[in-house]
Amino acid sequence: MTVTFNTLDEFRALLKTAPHADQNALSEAADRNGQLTKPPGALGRLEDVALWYASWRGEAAPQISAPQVIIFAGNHGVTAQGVSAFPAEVTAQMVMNFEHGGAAINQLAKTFGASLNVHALDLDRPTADFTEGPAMTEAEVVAALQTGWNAVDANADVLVTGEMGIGNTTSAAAIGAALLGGAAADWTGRGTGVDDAGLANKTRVVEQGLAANAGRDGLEVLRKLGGRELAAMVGAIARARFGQIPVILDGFICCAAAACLEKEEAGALDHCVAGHLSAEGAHEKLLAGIGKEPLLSLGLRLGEGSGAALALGVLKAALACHSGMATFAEAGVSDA
Ligand SMILES: O=C(O)c1ccc[n+]([C@@H]2O[C@H](COP(=O)([O-])O)[C@@H](O)[C@H]2O)c1
Ligand SMILES: Cc1cc2nc[nH]c2cc1C
Repeated sequence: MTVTFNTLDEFRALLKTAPHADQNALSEAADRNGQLTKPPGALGRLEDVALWYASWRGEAAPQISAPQVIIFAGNHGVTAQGVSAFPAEVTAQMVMNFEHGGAAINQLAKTFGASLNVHALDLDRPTADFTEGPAMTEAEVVAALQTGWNAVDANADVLVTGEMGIGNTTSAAAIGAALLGGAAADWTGRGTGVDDAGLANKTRVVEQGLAANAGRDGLEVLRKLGGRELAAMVGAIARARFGQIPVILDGFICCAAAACLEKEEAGALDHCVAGHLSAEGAHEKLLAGIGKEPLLSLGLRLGEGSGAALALGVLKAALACHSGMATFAEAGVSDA
């Protein structure tokens, strides 16, 4: 679906026309689930995600054969405030690493049979430092939303949105506080590993960002406190919905971006599942804020779609069971 939007209002209007899950497919899938050779509920959350996936694909017994992972990369002006344990040039260096196959996500995508695309967004033009005013203009955030929208493969049957951006846990913390309330300190964590002094400085920077950028509207918060890679994830998540492509959300930054979408349009994340709980402390509050229960909790704090890619393995397993298992009648097994 090729769509061009030139303003945030055009994007908002588009969100209002998003399709919903297929209730017939859902009830057929639930019916099938009840006949599979296992005690009712014995596959736990695998059963829930299989039904959720079936409802979005519009099929009672779908398979996953074309997963897509997309990594969006962006640079942040707020890195000038010394908020990361790593220098900003690592963003571009890691993009090269993704392209050469050397990052964790390359191995994880390969492990679970996913294609991997990398989109670097204007890395030589960092967003403005949000302690001084909005990170992006409307034109900038709209361009990033459009990049994300266009990056989704219409033939994908599940999407993982990942990111790379030195400084972006500062953005995500500010977004969490702006959208969900609470003190900057409740939302600010160590990211790539800042020390105690670094954490205190980062918390002050989040406070300054909040003071310099009023407003709680989801897409305005994305524009003022986000970054291009966060906006691109929002665009991709929204686009996937129109193609009946379920989405697996990654960690703290991905969920901060997703929260902007949910706050803008309630229910806009209904086609998304939370892949994992990140070790970044405030991720739990962010997940609660968007009403999502993570599939995995492995202590990851890497980003780049890694936790969501691991959860792809769980989702594939759930659908393999749901769509491949025999029913009691087929297998000649006595029902309860
Ligand atoms: O996904 C997460 O929960 C996560 C938690 C901490 C750090 N990261 C990654 O680390 C980078 C941001 O960390 P920082 O310290 O530079 O703000 C960025 O590239 C993220 O992908 C990601
Ligand atoms: C090396 C490195 C790899 C990453 N991948 C995602 N965020 C990252 C941050 C750093 C610093």
